[in-house]
Amino acid sequence: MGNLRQHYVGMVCAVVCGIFNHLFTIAVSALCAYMVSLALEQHLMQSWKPLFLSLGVLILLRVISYFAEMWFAHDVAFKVLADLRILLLEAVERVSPAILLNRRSGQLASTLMSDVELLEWFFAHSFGSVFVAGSVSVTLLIFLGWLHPILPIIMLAFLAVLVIIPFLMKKKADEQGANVRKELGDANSVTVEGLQGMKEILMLNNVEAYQDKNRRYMEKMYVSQYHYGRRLGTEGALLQLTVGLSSLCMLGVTAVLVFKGQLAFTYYPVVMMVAGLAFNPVLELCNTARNFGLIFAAASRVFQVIDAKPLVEDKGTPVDTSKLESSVTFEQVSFRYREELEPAVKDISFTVKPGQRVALVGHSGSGKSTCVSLLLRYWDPESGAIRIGQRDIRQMTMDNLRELISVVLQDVYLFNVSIKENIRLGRVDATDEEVEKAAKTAMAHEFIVELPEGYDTVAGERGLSLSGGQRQRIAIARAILKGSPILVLDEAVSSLDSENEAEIQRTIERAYSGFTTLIVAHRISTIMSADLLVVLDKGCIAGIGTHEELFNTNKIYRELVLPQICVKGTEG
Ligand SMILES: Nc1ncnc2c1ncn2[C@@H]1O[C@H](COP(=O)(O)OP(=O)(O)OP(=O)(O)O)[C@@H](O)[C@H]1O
Repeated sequence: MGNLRQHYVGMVCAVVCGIFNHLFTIAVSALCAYMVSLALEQHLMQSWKPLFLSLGVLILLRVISYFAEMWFAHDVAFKVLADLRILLLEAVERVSPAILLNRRSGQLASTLMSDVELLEWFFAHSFGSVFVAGSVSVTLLIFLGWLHPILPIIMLAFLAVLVIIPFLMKKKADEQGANVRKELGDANSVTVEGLQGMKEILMLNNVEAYQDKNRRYMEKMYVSQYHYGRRLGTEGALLQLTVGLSSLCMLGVTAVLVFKGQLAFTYYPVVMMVAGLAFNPVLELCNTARNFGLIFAAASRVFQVIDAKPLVEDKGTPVDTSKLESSVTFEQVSFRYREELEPAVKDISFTVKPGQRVALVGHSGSGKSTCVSLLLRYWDPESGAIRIGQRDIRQMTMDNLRELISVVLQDVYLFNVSIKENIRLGRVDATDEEVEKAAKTAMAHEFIVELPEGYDTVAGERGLSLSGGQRQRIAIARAILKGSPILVLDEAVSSLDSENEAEIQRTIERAYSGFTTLIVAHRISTIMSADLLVVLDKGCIAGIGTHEELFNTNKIYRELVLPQICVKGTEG
């Protein structure tokens, strides 16, 4: 909340202007009513000049205070909104990628967008309403008391009923609000998933099933909103009934006071006007209270993300990475994703010497990607240690670690900026020449210059306008530009055809000869070109050696590569 404190002055200004706005609005109406009374009694002509002048001044002040209230309230609200978005993204960055793996992206998008949007409404229109309602009501009660002591007592009774109604319904409002936000988040998730996976849905001819699922979620969202709306309607009707009864009561009581000569007739319309308008700020407050369920649910989701504890702490001391030997050592590493789960890797020990190419191989689910995630510190091991050089990676900063390792993943994300800028993400201060050189080494230059605007061509959202192989070459160019001594390839060549694959393989070998490389490998060609293979089975090491050694001695390895060797043989 630290960032929000700096907006207190703006918030106070918005509240003060809001109080004046309401008071001037009521004063204008009350003065008009007073002047009508005077006219009815034929007394207006005697004092029309100061009265019209006062009315003019009050109207002007009302306009100014209205403008100031809107300006301050929205200024604060939009600044708070921007701050919250920044805080949210910082929080997501801090706890990523674990948070992204464990939460549905639609839920997260919903929190980042619509929950925050709802808080804007709270800060712009609702936050100050408690103070405004309180101050305006007290002022008007004093004014009515000055006219006759019975009037504020009646008003107070109805004001109390008005305030109590939303509080009586608060529990339900909270439950329904939380439910609406949850169902909205779920519905958003299904929509986002549908958009992201549309290709798969179409390919698998799964459109109907997906639409059924979508309909089910929309129906659930509708039902939660329907119940919410129904309660809102009931509450609104009760509030209006209270206001109506209060007007009737004030009308009758004031008439009696005038009839008995305890109040001048001139004040009759004034009292009615003030009594009617006095409810407005309180009604605004009640409206806010009616939506507290939604607001609190949205705020709680926003702060759940902002306050989320990172799974790994960046508490190491900075090191001079250029002085570290670029070896990677896993020392009896064990890890489980959650306490109740079996370990994903158990007692893993192996070393990638500087300049060596080591491939992790194993059946699906054997723990290869987990080893990479641990090296990148998405999570920390439960026991054991991972070292670069002699240094435990937990004893260096995340910045150090990211400086030391380049990663080329199977699914390459390209930002919606030019190809040049996409490559430059590897090193933001790289010159155009360096970008081009990296692209040439990654064998991306040829296809880039053939694009409509060459290096300035915009890659398109999620890089849809480029093929899988082209996207991977750009990722390799990024990694080359980054120049880290350690390269992690997570099945980086799997989406390429064999010709492309062989070419990229050679590129990587050339560009990264002398670099320490850890590869998560499935393909026989990748596996065979590695200096050392680490065979994983059910999270444990089943063998370490070269292809030849393992092929002759390791049953699991033979099972793994034999089908591919046979296919290659048939192709050959
Ligand atoms: N985020 C996660 N939460 C819980 N369990 C997970 C998570 N990610 C992986 N696992 C589990 O950990 C084990 C190892 O998974 P991992 O992804 O490391 O295997 P892999 O060898 O890389 O598989 P593949 O070749 O299919 O990618 C599997 O049992 C998997 O189900």
